[in-house]
Amino acid sequence: MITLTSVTKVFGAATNPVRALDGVSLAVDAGEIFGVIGQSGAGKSTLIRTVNLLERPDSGSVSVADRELTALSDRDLLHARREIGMVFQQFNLLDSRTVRGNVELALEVVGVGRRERASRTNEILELVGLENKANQYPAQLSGGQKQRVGIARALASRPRVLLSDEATSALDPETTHSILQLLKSLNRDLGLTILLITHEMDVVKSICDSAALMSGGRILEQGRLVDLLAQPGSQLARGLFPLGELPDGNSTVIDVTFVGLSSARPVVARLARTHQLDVGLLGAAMETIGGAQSGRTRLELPGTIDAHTAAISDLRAQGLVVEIVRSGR
Ligand SMILES: Nc1ncnc2c1ncn2[C@@H]1O[C@H](COP(=O)(O)OP(=O)(O)OP(=O)(O)O)[C@@H](O)[C@H]1O
Repeated sequence: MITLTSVTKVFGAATNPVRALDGVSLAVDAGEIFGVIGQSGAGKSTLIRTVNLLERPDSGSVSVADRELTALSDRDLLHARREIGMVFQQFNLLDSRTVRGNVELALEVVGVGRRERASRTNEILELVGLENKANQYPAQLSGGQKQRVGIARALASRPRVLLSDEATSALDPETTHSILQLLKSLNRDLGLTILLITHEMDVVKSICDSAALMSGGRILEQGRLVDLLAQPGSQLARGLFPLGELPDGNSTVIDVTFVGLSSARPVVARLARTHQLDVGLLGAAMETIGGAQSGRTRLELPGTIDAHTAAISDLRAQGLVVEIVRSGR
């Protein structure tokens, strides 16, 4: 649904250029929620703004819903942008307009008639749970309600894609949760494809199907969360399941990741029994990630890694992902 190919964007003077996007390629499937995560300055905002060409790339191409936006004339681009809604961290509402007025504005600018505007706005306000707030002004709303107006406005032109630029960063944890759940239900009920940027792993964990990790204008990793969890060495997978620091010592330490049904199996007990091992449990986490029940366990095994090749092969044969965090001495 969204494809970025080798997109580059450089800011600043030629003497001191900032490569905000450095050959970024990204593929977001129709109907999924895709999260781009990275630290401040990684290039996330620039990336999301190139998807609707608020920011025009210096090179590379951007396609949304099978149309290459980078090849369109300005007039055709205006039309194509109706397929793409966007929500912002600071809501960007007009204070002088009511909730209804803010949502209707998005329809006025694309020439939708008065009656159609009113009926569509009623429909959308109900969808975001604001039917009772239609005549209030932004100053009378909480942060979460303001973001619901922002989402309603973004949905007014019935887009197929929603871009979310840190939509929950200005909200408290409880409100964040309710807005994320709203995005999830819009994704499910309307088949809306959502591309969001965030600096919080919890946002990725709670609603995303896929994710990309950005740093220094580049994508370091991307994919479906269930696939990343099964990929040894994945930084995203480590972020989804932080297991803390390694203990001191000379023991062997392994991380065992379970994706899907295998998580229910008594892996540790079986390992201890079959291989007569004194297994130490250093950490464990269990989550539903990307729609699958997943877990990661950090185990400490006595002695060197060479003593455990049979046990590790056995775990891998069961479909578990084993990563050797430290080879004992
Ligand atoms: N209009 C601009 N002019 C000059 N430099 C810019 C501009 N926009 C972004 N940059 C620079 O590009 C780099 C990427 O910025 P960007 O805002 O995309 O990162 P980000 O990951 O969204 O960060 P944050 O989470 O802090 O918003 C940064 O070094 C930033 O200073």
